[in-house]
Amino acid sequence: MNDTGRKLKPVPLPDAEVYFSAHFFNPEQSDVYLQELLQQVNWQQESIKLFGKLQPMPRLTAWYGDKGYTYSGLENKPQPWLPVLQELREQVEQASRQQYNSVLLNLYRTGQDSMGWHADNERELGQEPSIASLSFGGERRFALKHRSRKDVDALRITLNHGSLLLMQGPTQHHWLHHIPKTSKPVQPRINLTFRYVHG
Ligand SMILES: O=C(O)CCC(=O)C(=O)O
Ligand SMILES: [Fe+2]
Repeated sequence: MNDTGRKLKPVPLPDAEVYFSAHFFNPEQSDVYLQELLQQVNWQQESIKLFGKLQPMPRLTAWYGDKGYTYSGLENKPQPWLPVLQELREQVEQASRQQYNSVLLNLYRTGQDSMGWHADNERELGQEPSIASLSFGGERRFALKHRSRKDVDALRITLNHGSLLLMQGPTQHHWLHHIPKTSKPVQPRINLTFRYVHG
């Protein structure tokens, strides 16, 4: 893959700093990463409290890194980095010129798996976190909506096999994002969000 194909391009959005590369990895490299991650990651079915009731999360998750971190009210104990995750981290660090000490992985098994509207604004991530998000497998829609400005349109991006999305600067202050369910038949999708957790 040549450098232009891998380049992160700015996504013009007010009150945000977002970059996207649709072909950060080529399809062949992406197929290999998808299989390795499906097989090697210690996928967990976690629960979340919704309206006072424990519910299974609508996706499988895993957390690797150097430090513990609270996510969706859950204390996550990180597992030590796998070689494949180290390799991905290095490439994402180079492209984004940022450093990450943890990665949260999500496995969306079917179109019925999803992630609700949220911002990645936990205190441990610091004031203006840089979040680098890699996608492998089935394509899913990702949407961003401004928290307060009704005059600003929501943004929808297809996160395809081998793509990299970078959110940083004030993005988490002003915008929410989610992965909606889809009734279309889709292949399983793996997402990795690299973060820097301050201890
Ligand atoms: O699956 C995605 O692309 C979104 C993941 C996400 O927003 C998160 O893990 O915080
Ligand atoms: Fe997120």
